[in-house]
Amino acid sequence: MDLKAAQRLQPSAVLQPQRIGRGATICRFGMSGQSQSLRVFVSAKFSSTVMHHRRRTTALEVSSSYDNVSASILESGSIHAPLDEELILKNVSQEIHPYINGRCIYLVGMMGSGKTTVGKIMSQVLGYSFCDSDALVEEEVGGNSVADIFKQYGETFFRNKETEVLHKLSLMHRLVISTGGGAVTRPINWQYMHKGVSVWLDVPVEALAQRIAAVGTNSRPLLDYEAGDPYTRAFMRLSAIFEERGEAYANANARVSLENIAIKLGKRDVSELSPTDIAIEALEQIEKFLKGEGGYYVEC
Ligand SMILES: Nc1ncnc2c1ncn2[C@@H]1O[C@H](COP(=O)(O)OP(=O)(O)O)[C@@H](O)[C@H]1O
Ligand SMILES: O=C(O)C1=C[C@@H](OP(=O)(O)O)[C@@H](O)[C@H](O)C1
Repeated sequence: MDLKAAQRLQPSAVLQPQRIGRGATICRFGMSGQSQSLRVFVSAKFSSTVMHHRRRTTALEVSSSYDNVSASILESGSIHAPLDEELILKNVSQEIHPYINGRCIYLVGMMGSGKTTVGKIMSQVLGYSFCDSDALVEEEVGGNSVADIFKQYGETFFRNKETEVLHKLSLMHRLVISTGGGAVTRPINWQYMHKGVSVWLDVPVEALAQRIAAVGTNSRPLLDYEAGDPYTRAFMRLSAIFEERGEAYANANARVSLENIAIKLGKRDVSELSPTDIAIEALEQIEKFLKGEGGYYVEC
């Protein structure tokens, strides 16, 4: 939104505020027949907010409660970039600290769903360490890559090692763990993962195939043996795998649907979402779960 458009905003132009977490609210603004989606970060004292839209911020005044947000621009002359997504991320992470209490976070999801990319952001903001279960399996097997382990020892050997690693991790605290895409297929692994909080990154198969086609299939043995162009190959194989595993991913305590985030943020499709957008949603879904609003938690 440009400066002129911002100046035209009136409090009455704020439509349907949709709370997306304690610290952030999405407001849809109607202007000249257009609907604009803004993320509004409300400060603790409710006295000022940061309005975020397309990597720009401006100060807003919130004149009413969360349930009836009405905003007016305080500093219409000074829209300053860049957007403080970091602020939103920090705020949301602070919210969950008293509830998560050092428990590990297990990210589950298909190959390429962003467990590593998003997990690193989450660990940083939570003050947790990041850990990749594939990398731990590789270490256990003397530094061989996952692709080599599959080739030399077979998938069952890899799965046994993966279970051992998850067992060890279940005894630890303050970790964000990127699990291998197939970790969800063994019930015993869920026993370990339920010691912490599990989050499913639910990404449409088309987006997964695009990401994987871009980086190649060499490091992902389950995708690396069919003919055809890289996108089609990845798409066909990922569709078949997702068909088998969809229900297993749904065992996670919280689900992060990229399609839902895109709708919420008014993006055209999931490819417009940044890893930070996804990390924010993941933390909000964890908070929701921990507060007992969704899923279940088994105290261990
Ligand atoms: N939100 C995103 N938008 C675009 N590309 C992404 C996003 N998240 C991850 N990627 C890319 O997709 C690929 C797979 O991501 P990664 O985090 O390694 O997934 P996983 O650990 O689930 O296999 C990487 O090349 C990464 O840069
Ligand atoms: O989906 C799977 O079965 C696998 C996913 C991979 O991890 P990423 O999801 O990190 O790529 C790795 O564990 C192995 O290649 C098997």
